[in-house]
Amino acid sequence: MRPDAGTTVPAEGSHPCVVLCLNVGSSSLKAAVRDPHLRLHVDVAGLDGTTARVTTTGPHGPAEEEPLPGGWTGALDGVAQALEQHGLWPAVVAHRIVHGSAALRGARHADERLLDQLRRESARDPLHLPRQLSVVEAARIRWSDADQVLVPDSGFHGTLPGEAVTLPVPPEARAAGLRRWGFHGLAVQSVVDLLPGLGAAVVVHLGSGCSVTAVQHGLSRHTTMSLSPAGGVPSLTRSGDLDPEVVLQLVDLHGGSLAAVRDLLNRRSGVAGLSGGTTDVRELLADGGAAADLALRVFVRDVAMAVAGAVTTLEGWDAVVFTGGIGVHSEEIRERVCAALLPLRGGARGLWGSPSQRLVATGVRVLTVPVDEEAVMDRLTRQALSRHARAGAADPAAVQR
Ligand SMILES: Nc1ncnc2c1ncn2[C@@H]1O[C@H](COP(=O)(O)OP(=O)(O)O)[C@@H](O)[C@H]1O
Ligand SMILES: CC(=O)OP(=O)(O)O
Ligand SMILES: [Mg+2]
Repeated sequence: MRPDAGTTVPAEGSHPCVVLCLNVGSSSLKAAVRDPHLRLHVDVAGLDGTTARVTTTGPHGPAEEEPLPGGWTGALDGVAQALEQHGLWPAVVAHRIVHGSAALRGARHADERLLDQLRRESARDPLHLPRQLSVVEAARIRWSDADQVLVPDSGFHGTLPGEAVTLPVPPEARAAGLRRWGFHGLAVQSVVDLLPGLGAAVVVHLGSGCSVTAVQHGLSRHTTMSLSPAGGVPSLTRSGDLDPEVVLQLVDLHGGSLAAVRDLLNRRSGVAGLSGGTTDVRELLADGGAAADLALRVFVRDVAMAVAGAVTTLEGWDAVVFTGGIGVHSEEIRERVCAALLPLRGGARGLWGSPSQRLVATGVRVLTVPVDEEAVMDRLTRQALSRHARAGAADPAAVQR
């Protein structure tokens, strides 16, 4: 029997029923159980072909880290094993869905109609959506009693003003749904949740996917990713924004094959396209060769330019917040981005200290925030389920923000 959603009730013998959040990124799987305090966090990194490692953190014990064989299948098996070891059984599985669509503006049940629509549109985001949908399928089989809830990564950008979502193309193209959705919304929401006094800030999310978001009063004002997560600033394997003619010429070069060009723009471009395939920023920083150096200079330049552009959408500039694996762990990349921003602050160049210290001296806080997207997923899922329960909804698919 399925337990009441949003509550912790006994089920499967002595196993408490909980919300399991699954955050499938382009290079990682993060899984967490909270109710609302942390019970278990499983972080599988390096699923993009580098060596996968799993770090498991329980409520009391220290994090345990070990290598993980078996790629994505092994990652989900690892999560299931960790749940069992901790005596947990999901009543609800919440899935992060990286997809922009009017059909998924807030957390909602994964009904067949919605899943079909996402399957039809999954080519739009080859690095996330096919895998996320296959994880939904695997979770439905593995935890067949559990509700499956989809949580969009774009939801936070629902407050973008009209001029930020509208693309300068003719009406028929806009009517066909071409617009900015924005992504990494769960990450930016996590920053807003963790730092209530943030003020006017630019959030620089540098993970496998990279984006820059302007936030004012806790709301999204601008974000660089657009219709898909391949847009905006370059990511590790995605091109980011390009002159439209570049895309058209690529289609021509590939004999009109959209699939080939989509693959090139999503899997072989960005930092990897310039570095000869390397995506690990640590390796590129240590490399010292011309290709690695150029890849880093293009990356830092585009990110810094996006931060400067994002500031123009704010009524001031109180903070710049670095998040994502690179943003949190690479001081060198943070300092290079901050160095490029110094001309925006009068007199900053004449000050003493590192670029970030000099920005701080001019009144811009420079922060590093390890985001907790799974905590945001957990909250949004519980809110959606309790709204649904309150409404006594006849239609379970009506769980929409
Ligand atoms: N110390 C570090 N220095 C530079 N890059 C790092 C460091 N640690 C992790 N990374 C990079 O962070 C990226 C993963 O970021 P993360 O936000 O966790 O993943 P995802 O984008 O899949 O959600 C990987 O490219 C990894 O190489
Ligand atoms: C939207 C996106 O690029 O997500 P991630 O960085 O987790 O791959
Ligand atoms: Mg991520």
